[in-house]
Amino acid sequence: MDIKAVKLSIVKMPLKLPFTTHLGSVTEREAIIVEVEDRNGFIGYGEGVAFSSPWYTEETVNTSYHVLKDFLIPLLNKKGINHPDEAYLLFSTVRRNHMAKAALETALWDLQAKIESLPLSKLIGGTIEAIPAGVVVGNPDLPEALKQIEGYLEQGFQRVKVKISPEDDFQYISEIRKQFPDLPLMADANSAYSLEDVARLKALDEFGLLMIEQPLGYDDIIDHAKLQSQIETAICLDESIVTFDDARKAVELGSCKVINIKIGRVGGMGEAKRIHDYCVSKGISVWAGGMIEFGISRAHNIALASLPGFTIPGDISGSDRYWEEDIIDPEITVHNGMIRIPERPGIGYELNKKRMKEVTVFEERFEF
Ligand SMILES: O=C(O)CCC(=O)c1ccccc1C(=O)O
Ligand SMILES: [Mg+2]
Repeated sequence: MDIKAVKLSIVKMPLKLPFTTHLGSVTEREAIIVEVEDRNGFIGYGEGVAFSSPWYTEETVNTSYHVLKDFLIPLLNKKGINHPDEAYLLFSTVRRNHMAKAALETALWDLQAKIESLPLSKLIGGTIEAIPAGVVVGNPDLPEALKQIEGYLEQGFQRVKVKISPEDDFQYISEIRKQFPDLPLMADANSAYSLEDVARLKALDEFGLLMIEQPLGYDDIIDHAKLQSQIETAICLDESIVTFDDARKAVELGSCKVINIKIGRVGGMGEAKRIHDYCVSKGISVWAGGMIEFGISRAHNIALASLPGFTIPGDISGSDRYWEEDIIDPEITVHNGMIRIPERPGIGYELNKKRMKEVTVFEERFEF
């Protein structure tokens, strides 16, 4: 790959509605947009999905920026690569910092797809043409959450995920179930429980949830295996799976029956694909997670979700789920509960220059 320059832009936008978990509320989103330009004028886009504060993972917008600027971009400049497949190994001299790595690596994948004039979904081996859209309700106020769910179902969403914690679980889920008895419903705990809560979690079995996501420690796979053997509901791991080996060990231990794959959390599209391939070979279901992201990351998620193992609707909604106006053109839209995989080269979405100007708070360009 003959790279000419990398540009980083920090963008900032308020959410339409606050998004709340037991760990706090997100009301405004900052992210890093990466543009990698080659000497033929092709530009690949990536998005750094770390949050402004380290509540979900240890990375933040500022640590990602530092790692990109001072380590990853200089590594890429100095050593170069022939294909984005080589980026994970190139970046392996930097420990973890997966969201920073994924921001740059995904831009390289988009660039490669544009060089080959292929949709990114096809370049990575995608076979699915349209993916079912799922949505997350992050609202602890039950009447409001019920109203939100009703609205999303009218829009055709095929699966709803709600956030739970020991303060808001049995009653909350029970009311939702009462109003929507057939709804494909799941709950995400973001590590709000411990093994002392086995009875509380077992009590949720009666609601027929599709799965319960990350009930225990964010870095645990041992206790999750103990929990899975005591509850009916399938456990899905999110936070605990940050590498291919984490996925392998969790599957070997029986810590989960499902894995939520997030490109940023696992350090890139290449690693996300490896985890997908492994899970398919082991009969473990996967789906694409979300990070309250802008359109660039959302577009990468859509390409990933075109792989054949993504059989469950993920946390992939349209641009208008969180944003008055997204930074991409066209915006991502949901029709009859489905999102079509674009047939245009690369991720299939352009940066909306006008919107980028409005929401960019800082930018810097690195010439190679
Ligand atoms: O709609 C979305 O992007 C997502 C959802 C979501 O649940 C989430 C959002 C931010 C950080 C972590 C999580 C999660 O899956 O745990
Ligand atoms: Mg989660």
